Amino acid sequence: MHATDLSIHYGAKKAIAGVTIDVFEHESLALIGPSGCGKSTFLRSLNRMNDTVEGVKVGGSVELDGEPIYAPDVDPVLVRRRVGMVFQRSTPFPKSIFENVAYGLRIAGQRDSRVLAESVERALRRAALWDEVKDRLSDSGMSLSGGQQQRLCIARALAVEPEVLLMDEPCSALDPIATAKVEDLVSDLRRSVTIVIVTHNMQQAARVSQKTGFFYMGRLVEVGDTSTIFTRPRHRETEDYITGRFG
Ligand SMILES: Nc1ncnc2c1ncn2[C@@H]1O[C@H](COP(=O)(O)OP(=O)(O)OP(=O)(O)O)[C@@H](O)[C@H]1O
Repeated sequence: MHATDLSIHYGAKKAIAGVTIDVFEHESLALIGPSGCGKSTFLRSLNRMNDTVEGVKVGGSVELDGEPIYAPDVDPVLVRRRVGMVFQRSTPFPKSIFENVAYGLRIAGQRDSRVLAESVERALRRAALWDEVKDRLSDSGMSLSGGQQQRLCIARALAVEPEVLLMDEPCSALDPIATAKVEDLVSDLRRSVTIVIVTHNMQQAARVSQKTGFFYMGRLVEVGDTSTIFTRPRHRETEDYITGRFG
């Protein structure tokens, strides 16, 4: 994906401006920066999730496989199928584990029960949850632990085979063990799906990403190889943030 000179306003308030960035296939990109700097706003712009916010204005462009996703003839529902999303708080539906994962496939019109079963199994395997739930697929998604629920939401997002997966602080409500499982998953998944992950946790960014972008006050200050950003940042603001001087 590629964003060019992207700006987003909520009413009169500018949330991000002048953001130009490449998101490379088969890599994960971590977005870091202090609270309110525009990370989530930027993330949500990549699958037009901001469209649902009243009074939002988007300038500049975002391309997916060279196609502008904000062009007037583009259906945002199709964009969201290609660019999936996982949120901070896991949000299983009050349905069975199976139906939680099958949900997007059913919406997309899949009716074949064999195809559904295969797709659900594949998504649960990719989300490293299959072994824990394969004997209880008809139990409620809400009966799972917090970490399992988050992996269920990841499986639900993966079931429709998106090209890109956006993750907005996916571990912030999880304990360290559940967090480690999701981090391992992100490290594995990026081989088959491009990942953009917002995190407050710099160790997490260092562990799971190949590229890191630092946002500050609505601007992308710098983006580069994760190892470089954390050892030799080019900008003073980045250095101050990663060394804990603010934020
Ligand atoms: N729906 C909204 N309506 C109005 N202003 C908003 C909305 N969402 C975000 N903002 C504002 O836009 C700016 C960027 O917010 P955003 O949530 O993108 O930052 P963030 O870096 O993700 O912060 P955090 O780490 O705290 O989640 C903030 O000033 C915020 O108050």
